[in-house]
Amino acid sequence: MTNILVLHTGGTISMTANAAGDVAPSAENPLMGQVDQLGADIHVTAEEIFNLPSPHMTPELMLELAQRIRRAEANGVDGVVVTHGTDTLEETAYFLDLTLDSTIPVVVTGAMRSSNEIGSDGLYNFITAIRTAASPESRHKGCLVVMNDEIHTARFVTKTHTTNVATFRTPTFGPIGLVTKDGVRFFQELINQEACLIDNVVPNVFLLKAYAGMDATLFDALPKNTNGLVIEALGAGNLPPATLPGLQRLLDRHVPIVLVSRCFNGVAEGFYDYEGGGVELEKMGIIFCQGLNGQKARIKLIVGLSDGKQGADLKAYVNNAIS
Ligand SMILES: NC(=O)C[C@H](N)C(=O)O
Repeated sequence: MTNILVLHTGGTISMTANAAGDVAPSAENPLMGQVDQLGADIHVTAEEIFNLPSPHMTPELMLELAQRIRRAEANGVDGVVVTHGTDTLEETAYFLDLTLDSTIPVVVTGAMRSSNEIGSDGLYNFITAIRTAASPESRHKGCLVVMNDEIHTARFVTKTHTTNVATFRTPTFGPIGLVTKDGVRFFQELINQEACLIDNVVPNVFLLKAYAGMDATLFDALPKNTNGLVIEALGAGNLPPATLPGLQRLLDRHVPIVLVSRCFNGVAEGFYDYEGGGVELEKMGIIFCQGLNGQKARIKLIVGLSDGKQGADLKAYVNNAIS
């Protein structure tokens, strides 16, 4: 018997639409008890840890979820499925990926259509996520995201479409597996990373996106208690020259600044040697983070800071998406 713990956190997967088509949280989660299509060898226990639209999710709640999963693993469950709203699903999944040292499968899923809409994908994704969590093949793979028959790493998956059920994609690298009619199949190996078993989350870590003509206004407006900043920079990792004085003022205050690209594909690297180019930004002490998008780099910076990392340690931790 394989014991799977389901932790419902809310999102469209647990919502219903009214006659006007407006979607809102339901009093009772429509997925509770919906496990008839699984074989007798999978036993599911479900718990509603939160019932929130995912824009209401916070790093503090992500930590609560991680701690619940740690307790469940210590108590002997064989796998965990988290149902979650899709808007911030990638952030929670990546937070779990960074803060759990689980050997059991931890699978996050959600839905783009609510439970009573035509073509609802909630029950289907839920069942495939349970099948993935129950598969021995899914062990030692960190946190996985299962949507629309695809298995993605929490590390690189992102929501790419506002409404389409095929919204979750992994730019640059692709999904690592598929859920087929016959089973759960992996086609790529995952590189393991360090787990930070944090018990607090550092607040006031911000994310800003660069644009043509950007100056120092937003950087100077950051509050005194800023603990970290992630910038989605231009192209390979460059910023407009007028941002530089504001960035330098933050660095002088010892605020760690992490840079990713606002491009959907590729990695940020400092090789343009002009004013505001990546070469200068790296020399200033800005940390380049390769392969993560802005929202995930922010989660990584929060976890690194919450783990007490500073200076060269923090740089090494954030620099490489696979470390
Ligand atoms: N599809 C969804 O789950 C979107 C919803 N707004 C949420 O993230 O809670």
